[in-house]
Amino acid sequence: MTDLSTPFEPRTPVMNEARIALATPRREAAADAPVKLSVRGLDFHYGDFHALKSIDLDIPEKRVTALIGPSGCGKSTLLRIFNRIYALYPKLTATGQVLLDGENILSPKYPMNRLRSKVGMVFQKPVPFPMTIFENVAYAIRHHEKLSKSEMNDRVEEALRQGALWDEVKDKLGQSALGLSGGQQQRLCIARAVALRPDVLLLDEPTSALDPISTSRIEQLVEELKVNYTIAIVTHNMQQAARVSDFTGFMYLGDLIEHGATDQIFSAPTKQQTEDYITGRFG
Ligand SMILES: Nc1ncnc2c1ncn2[C@@H]1O[C@H](COP(=O)(O)OP(=O)(O)OP(=O)(O)O)[C@@H](O)[C@H]1O
Repeated sequence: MTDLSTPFEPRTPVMNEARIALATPRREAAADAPVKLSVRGLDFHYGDFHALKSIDLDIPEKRVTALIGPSGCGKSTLLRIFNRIYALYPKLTATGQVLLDGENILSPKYPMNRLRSKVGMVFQKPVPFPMTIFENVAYAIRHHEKLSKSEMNDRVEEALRQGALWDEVKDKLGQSALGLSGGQQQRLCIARAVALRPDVLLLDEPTSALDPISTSRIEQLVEELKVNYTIAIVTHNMQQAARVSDFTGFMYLGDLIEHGATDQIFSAPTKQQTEDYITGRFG
């Protein structure tokens, strides 16, 4: 569990001298997807610090939405509100609404168990549990469902396949997950998150600790996963946002400055601050 009581590490965004070229022409039909998560008038405070200011944002179902912006703008804070991690800490307050399928997940009446099974999260650094590969996935499932041994075997296999890891680990499920490479560990964390069959997958800089080959594998995986999941990803890497996302939100100093189709944000942003950021004029 990430400790929200301490400030996050400062990190520097990857800057570009020129406008980001989109790898592929993007995303037919992106605009017609129904809204999965709807953020309305969201404010967030760390004690006295006003970290998110009146955010309105729609996250479409079974699409990838990227959150970009300079260090400290509030990307991770926003992402973490989507699974209410902040509620574990005193003095962190969110007001407004975050509607998941029309229900406000910020309401204390929205059961945490239900939220945990509907919204999975993967962090920047892969954090496998110090147990076997099999148990890493089974552990999460056991907390939510009672399955027979063979049902559990099937579910673990399904999750590892979705994490694009099955072929590499199927003969060593009983070995420690700590023996996997960094990229494999991150795919295990993705498998663990999808094992509960959530609707929404939150990825907080999932590749920033990985080498280029592992990064490309995870990006490919994101493309595969969006068939079944609504994905929100925080990334410092604008090329990555351009490659993997259908929609992009640009944040600055706690404000969501602009949000729209990724093609439009990277080729024809409507706000000067967005233009300055994506062309590397500030960050
Ligand atoms: N636990 C905390 N206590 C107080 N302030 C915090 C805490 N966590 C984050 N902040 C502040 O909230 C603001 C937003 O932080 P956040 O980590 O969401 O930004 P970010 O855009 O994800 O940054 P980065 O790209 O560097 O990860 C920053 O000013 C940060 O210093």
